[in-house]
Amino acid sequence: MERIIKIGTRGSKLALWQANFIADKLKTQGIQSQLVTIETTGDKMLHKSIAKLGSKGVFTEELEIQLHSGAIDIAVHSAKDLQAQLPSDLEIIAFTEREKVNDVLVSFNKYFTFDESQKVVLGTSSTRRIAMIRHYFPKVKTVDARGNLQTRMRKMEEGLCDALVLAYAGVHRMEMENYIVQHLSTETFTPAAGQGSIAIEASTSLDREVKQIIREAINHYPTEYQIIAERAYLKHLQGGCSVPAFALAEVNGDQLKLHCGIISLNGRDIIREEAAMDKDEGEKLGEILAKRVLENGGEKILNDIKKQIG
Ligand SMILES: NCc1[nH]cc(CCC(=O)O)c1CC(=O)O
Repeated sequence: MERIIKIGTRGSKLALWQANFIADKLKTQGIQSQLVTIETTGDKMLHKSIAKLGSKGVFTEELEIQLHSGAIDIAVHSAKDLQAQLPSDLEIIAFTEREKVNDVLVSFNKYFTFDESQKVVLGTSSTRRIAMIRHYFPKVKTVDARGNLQTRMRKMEEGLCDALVLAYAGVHRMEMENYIVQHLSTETFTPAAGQGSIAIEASTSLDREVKQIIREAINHYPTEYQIIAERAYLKHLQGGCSVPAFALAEVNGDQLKLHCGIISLNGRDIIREEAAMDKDEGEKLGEILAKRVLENGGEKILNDIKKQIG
């Protein structure tokens, strides 16, 4: 292909790593590309907590404006940062193969052991992680650690907290695995929808052939099946990005199993649902489980959250 694909990305180290990863994948298929770095609202407001920023897509809005204008051909995002409901003229055209999806504890103290009877302070800014810590480790204190990975590590070094709770995927991409002191189980700390994969967003008007070539170079089908179900769940929950919802799907042969739920901000109430369907029925599976979660107490949790954040 002659055309040079313009890849829109945020400017953080992790975002650039992800964009370069995509550029490399395109290159191995003979596709030339060029990075276009774009600052997003989320980047400009690093001092505000995400929960208070509230708006969906604080990290994605500016990239989407550039997709609309045609200044970029594709936008690269962490799949979990992409709001569940995309504008109708934008779509996800590929998901990269997912890495380990779990959360980890990262610390400068090699001997850090996580024992809930200890006085431990964990840094995180995700409402899901804070709520899960309150639920599973009620004695553990949490502190807000906003910013990119490097900023969070620096805050920890300055004494903000004993350990950080982070997605394995980001830690791995930033080559900070040395600092991982514990992997958290996905059965308790079930990850956010899309965690561990990189999503490619494009305008629905992007040339079909170009879209197909990009898709062939990048898309990992089992990951796509999983994340379609996870994101369908999120969409039908209508929660927005600051809601402590979680979803993790698994593909076994032709079967797609989705485990998902929601937890109250104080960690007291947690609702989990699980079901399986044919692997290409992820949309339906996510929708059915969202209904079930809402009926079984999720609706009340969501309303309480809206009151608290609103
Ligand atoms: N919310 C920020 C964010 N978005 C994606 C990742 C990590 C990479 C991934 O999950 O794919 C992170 C950092 C984190 O949650 O620790």
